[in-house]
Amino acid sequence: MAYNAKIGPSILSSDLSCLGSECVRMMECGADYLHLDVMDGHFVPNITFGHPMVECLRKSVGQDPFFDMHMMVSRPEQWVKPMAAAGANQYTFHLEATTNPGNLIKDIKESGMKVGLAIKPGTTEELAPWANHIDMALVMTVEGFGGQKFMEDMMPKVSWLRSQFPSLDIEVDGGVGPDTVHKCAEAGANMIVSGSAVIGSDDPRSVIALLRTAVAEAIQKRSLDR
Ligand SMILES: O=C(CO)[C@H](O)[C@H](O)COP(=O)(O)O
Ligand SMILES: [Fe+2]
Repeated sequence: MAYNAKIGPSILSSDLSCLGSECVRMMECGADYLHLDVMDGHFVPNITFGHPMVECLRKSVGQDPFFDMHMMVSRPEQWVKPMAAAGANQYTFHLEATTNPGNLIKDIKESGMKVGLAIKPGTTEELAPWANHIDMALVMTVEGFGGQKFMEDMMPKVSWLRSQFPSLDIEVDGGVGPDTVHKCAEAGANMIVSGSAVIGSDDPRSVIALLRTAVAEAIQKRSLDR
């Protein structure tokens, strides 16, 4: 069991006029990484930001914070090099957005980034053939934008992936917070994205600690059950 509990606030839920200081605040509150949502208004209905913003954020926060780029974009191939140059650490693309995941995985690795592979709620076992070639699988627990209700019916997908790929980093994203994290942790997710529940809280440090404890306890229980 090679994976750890990691908590990544989705900074889309923060005051976007202060993104740099919000990123620093999240890291100071104990975040393990930062989850940056890129939406192009085509693959999903909303528009957020692209690599110029990531480049500015990297300059503002320094080299340390790990940027997990959640690329909710059509044609993810076109942003690999710009995102790597801007300072992204992991490029998480959607399986639904490409016809050639193998080539894209290769390009991301050659650009020096880690590879994340995301699936929308309607996609299931299509991820499996790629699981041994990626660093992380992202199981979406909402459809398309922030602040929505957690889809508990995605948990069998997480459990199945965990049973098949015991060492893989598995991330969940969408509607995850103190009320829903236990279900994700028990299913086998170890990387927790949380936007509104962390950033909207008066005490983000405590929420991050609670999320991490829930996941760490589930990991420990799974290792004892083996
Ligand atoms: O990818 C996303 C939406 O598609 C966001 O990362 C996600 O929604 C996080 O926000 P919240 O925890 O508030 O749901
Ligand atoms: Fe996301």
